[in-house]
Amino acid sequence: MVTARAPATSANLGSGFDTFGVALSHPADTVSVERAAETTIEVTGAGAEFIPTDPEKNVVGAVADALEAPAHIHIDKGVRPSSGLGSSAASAAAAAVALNEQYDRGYSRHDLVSVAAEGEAVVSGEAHADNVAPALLGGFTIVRSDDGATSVDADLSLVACLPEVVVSTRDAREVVPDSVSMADHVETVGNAATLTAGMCRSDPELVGRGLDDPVVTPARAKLITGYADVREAALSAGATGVTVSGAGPSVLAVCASGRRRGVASAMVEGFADAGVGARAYQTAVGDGATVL
Ligand SMILES: Nc1ncnc2c1ncn2[C@@H]1O[C@H](COP(=O)(O)OP(=O)(O)O)[C@@H](O)[C@H]1O
Ligand SMILES: N[C@@H](CCOP(=O)(O)O)C(=O)O
Repeated sequence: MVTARAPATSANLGSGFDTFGVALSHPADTVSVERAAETTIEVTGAGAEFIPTDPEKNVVGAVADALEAPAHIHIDKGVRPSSGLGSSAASAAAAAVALNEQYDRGYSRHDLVSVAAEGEAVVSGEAHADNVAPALLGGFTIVRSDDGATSVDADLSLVACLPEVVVSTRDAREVVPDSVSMADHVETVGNAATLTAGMCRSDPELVGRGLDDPVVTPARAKLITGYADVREAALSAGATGVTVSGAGPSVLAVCASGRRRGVASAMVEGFADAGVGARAYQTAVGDGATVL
């Protein structure tokens, strides 16, 4: 049996829609695999009751197919599904790493990005890699459709606040505008470049500024009850920037080290004021998937 861990991830980071992602130090999924004649799946942990065990419908089934590696697969969920924290990607990345090891396939972590993205296609209808890339490679990642992923290590404190509401990635993609104005394009490029420079320097001020996004985030924020108040509360408590994590409903804040506790409390209180229960992860940019 081989067991692997893969972290939660936060995609988009505001200005990098479908392009940027970051691995979180926690929470994470743990996946154990054992060779078998055909693939079977068992799921335990956070939100397990909402996750299909049919290999045709679970992301790890597609990963086992892509690697031609049938197995009994046990997924222990640390990342709640439909959280905006790359729940399906965490399972796909951990399964890819565990099956690669179990079947001695010899693929690198970079090779496994497209394999794990096949799993994502089961959920969202397209093989997007902006969650599986950081889940496999760790750090801050940039994906482009035609040339894989680039990763940069960064040392940065984060708070991911998960409210007790569900926003499916599929639904949140429907509110994304079809086109952008030139003014919004110019602003977005400036923000994305600022964020990238901030990640290379592990600078929370630059990264916080680069999270701003005039296009996708305002449309998606409307799906998250309390978003505006939670954002204001996090900024008042010392966050350097706030945005929707992935497709939501989680909200991501960047802060200087030492400010996480206050920012986390402010965000949970902000959701409470809007009548929504929430929990906050005091986390950081973390490592990619590992065999345990
Ligand atoms: N192994 C898995 N882990 C989590 N969700 C899964 C898995 N396999 C299939 N799914 C389905 O994927 C959907 C959640 O994926 P997604 O919306 O991408 O979540 P997140 O926003 O956390 O990334 C749910 O409908 C869930 O049933
Ligand atoms: N780029 C995708 C990312 C979805 O992330 P998730 O964690 O919500 O699945 C999008 O924004 O649709």
